[in-house]
Amino acid sequence: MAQSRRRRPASRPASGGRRPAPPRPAEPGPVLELDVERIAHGGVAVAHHEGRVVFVADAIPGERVAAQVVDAGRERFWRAETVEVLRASPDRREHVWPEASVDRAPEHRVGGAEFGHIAMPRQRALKGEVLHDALARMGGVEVEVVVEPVDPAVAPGVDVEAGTRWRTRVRLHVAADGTVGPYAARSHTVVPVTSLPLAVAELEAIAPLGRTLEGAVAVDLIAPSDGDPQAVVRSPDDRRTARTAAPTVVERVGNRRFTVDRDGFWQVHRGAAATLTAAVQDLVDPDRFDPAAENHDLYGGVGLLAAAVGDRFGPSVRVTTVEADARATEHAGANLADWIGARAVTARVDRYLDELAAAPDDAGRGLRGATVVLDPPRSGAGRAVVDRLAALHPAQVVYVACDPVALARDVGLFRAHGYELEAVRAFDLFPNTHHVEAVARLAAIV
Ligand SMILES: C[S@@+](CC[C@H](N)C(=O)[O-])C[C@H]1O[C@@H](n2cnc3c(N)ncnc32)[C@H](O)[C@@H]1O
Repeated sequence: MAQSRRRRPASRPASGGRRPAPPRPAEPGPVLELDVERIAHGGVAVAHHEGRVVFVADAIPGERVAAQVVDAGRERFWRAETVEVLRASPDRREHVWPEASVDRAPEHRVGGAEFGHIAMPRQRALKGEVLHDALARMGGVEVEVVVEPVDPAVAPGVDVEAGTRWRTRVRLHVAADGTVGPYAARSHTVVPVTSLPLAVAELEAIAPLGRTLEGAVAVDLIAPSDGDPQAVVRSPDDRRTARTAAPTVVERVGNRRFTVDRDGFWQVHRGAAATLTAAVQDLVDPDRFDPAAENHDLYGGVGLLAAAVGDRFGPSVRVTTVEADARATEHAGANLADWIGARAVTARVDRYLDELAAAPDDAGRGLRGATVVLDPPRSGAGRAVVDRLAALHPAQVVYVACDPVALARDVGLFRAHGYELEAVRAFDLFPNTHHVEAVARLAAIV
């Protein structure tokens, strides 16, 4: 059982990265004994102290912990970090990443594995609770969500039981003295590490751990499913090469191959692309699907989810991907060449929808009868996009979301436009972190 020592004020290693580290208190705050009640969005747990909410890191609901206050600057809540586990949850386990363990002083614990001390079934249960609470509070819907582990069959090399060896993209930072490592949790302090257990094995093998890289600011590690792993050292004046000359990699999903810029967006978990492909294919309601309608994949990247729709409904399906990054759109055009009805457009989604609303199409029906896949960045689609999209009356929207609160907010917005949340599934695409991916179907109620 991982127990910790009380935090001692310690000198901190030099800060690295491009932005200054968020401030830590000059003087250590008080250590409180807290009964941890429930999980909150963002991977922290909720406790109370003298009537005030305290958000506690590295604790599990049901535990009693000693936690040091690190932010007492707000009236309504404080922030604290567990420094000793006084009564451990039966779900507490040795951290999968020793350098993130509660045994270390908080300022030396690496970030990015904030659930690594929790048994996997409980991690997924906590993520399900966060989704449920967000959908109830902001979306106005009561729905139990079971967070599903990734099927090992689509994630070769991943240890699904332990939640390790899944990351195909990793950024390490380089401190001013050349030290290489991830940032400490809630800080921009570089922590040297001896292992990268969440990374796929081939990335850990090439990572410059223990080395000094003076003059660099970061190292990006990329492991495409088709081709060799790469380590790209970034220097401060590393302007992106002209985008037309950007290097590319190839990703395989089932029998399909997708070309993507090496530095462009691709789903990070080794099994994520296949998992989301299957989930989108499952959640599109075939009774509402019209292959001849103006179907769309908004925030389409290099065309992964448009291909999922095309593979489900056949090569003549009409589907348009819309993506802000011109290089990604270029790749989407080539990646979707098998579908005669596929089109790839470079545009911001909100502006694209404005243009669609302004330009009468042949049938004068906007997106009526269409299926729209929506896979926005973490901040979600937001009111600007949801209002515009709903005004075009698609028959169904399959929303892929990596932030439960942004999803819940947007579900609430869609519901105000007459759409109902009909189905939602969730997947553990970020094991040992608090992140979770959800795929939801919203349908126009008649
Ligand atoms: C979560 S990724 C999804 C990509 C793709 N669906 C996939 O699974 O590979 C979000 C994509 O939205 C793009 N994006 C971000 N903001 C955008 C905007 N306002 N309009 C269009 N695309 C945007 C990003 O470049 C990125 O490719």
